[in-house]
Amino acid sequence: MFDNQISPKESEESRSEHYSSDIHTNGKDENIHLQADGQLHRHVQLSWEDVNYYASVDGKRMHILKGVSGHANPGEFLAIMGASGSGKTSLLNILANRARSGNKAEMTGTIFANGKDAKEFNISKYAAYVTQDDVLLPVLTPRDCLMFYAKLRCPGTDKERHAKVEEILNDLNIARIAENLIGNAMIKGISGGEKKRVCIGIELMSDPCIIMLDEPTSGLDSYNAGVVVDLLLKQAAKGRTIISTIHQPSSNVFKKFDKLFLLAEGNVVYHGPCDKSRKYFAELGYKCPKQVNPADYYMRMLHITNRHEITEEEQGKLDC
Ligand SMILES: Nc1ncnc2c1ncn2[C@@H]1O[C@H](COP(=O)(O)OP(=O)(O)OP(=O)(O)O)[C@@H](O)[C@H]1O
Repeated sequence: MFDNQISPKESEESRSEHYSSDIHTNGKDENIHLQADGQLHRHVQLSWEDVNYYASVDGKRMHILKGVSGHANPGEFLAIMGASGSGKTSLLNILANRARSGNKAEMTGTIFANGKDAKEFNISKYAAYVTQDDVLLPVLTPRDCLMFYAKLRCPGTDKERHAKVEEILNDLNIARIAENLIGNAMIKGISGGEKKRVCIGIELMSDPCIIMLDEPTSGLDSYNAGVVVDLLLKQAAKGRTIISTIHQPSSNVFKKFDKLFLLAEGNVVYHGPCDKSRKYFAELGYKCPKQVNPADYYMRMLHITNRHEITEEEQGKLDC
């Protein structure tokens, strides 16, 4: 087991520290409230308290998320990282209200949006969820596809919907390929990164306050992963809250994230500014060398420390 997990108390303290400093430094405190009619303000802070998630596998009850707490602020990109099976997607699904308690799975804990218990309203009215698998019709063009969703999701006239589609195509830098076929394994079409941008565009159609994404960069090369993350940061700059699970980001992509939520076997081991994570782990004795990608280093560190005390030989492997 990882010895240096943040204890619930420490975690609580560091969260409240970050919470107040985030609000202070962003100058967004005026946005953290409900409107007079009880609806959420456009800027939504999502927080989660003591979330546990259990599932039955082959008749055995697995404790997948072990009392995790955290928050994601408007205007910021929160990256949820951790080894495969650490509970990233489970947490994202719970935040998006997509994980239901039932015979085989059970969730406890509370999700708040601007301090209001999310059980009291429909979070999906405010949040968009971009799944890992692209679900696009291969025979459509990006423009047709977005127009199709505009008709489903956007109120107003056709002229207004067309304008919205063009705005999103430009925002996501896909206007130049808007008339190409999306394609699939059989039909030559746009690239994987462009498909991912179309999927994000579909979700932007409903003008969400929060965008949640499950591994939006998986299958993309590091350049295209960076392009997708830059576009999401542009959405954060508009006041949206971006929460994304990320697998193996390059060091260039890693340094773009505002906040990091690092999971190990369902426990939170770091929650705070991405650029302070190196210092945090160095103080615990895990000094990531300058030339090493911190994301790779943290994954190796979690794998090794989860098994046993670190040996000298393993320390050498960790540093390269
Ligand atoms: N409803 C469920 N029923 C059974 N097992 C589940 C359920 N939900 C999650 N799990 C298990 O919980 C663990 C965590 O799953 P989760 O998908 O959250 O991990 P992850 O960190 O997103 O992994 P990956 O990076 O591989 O996608 C896995 O072992 C998974 O098989």
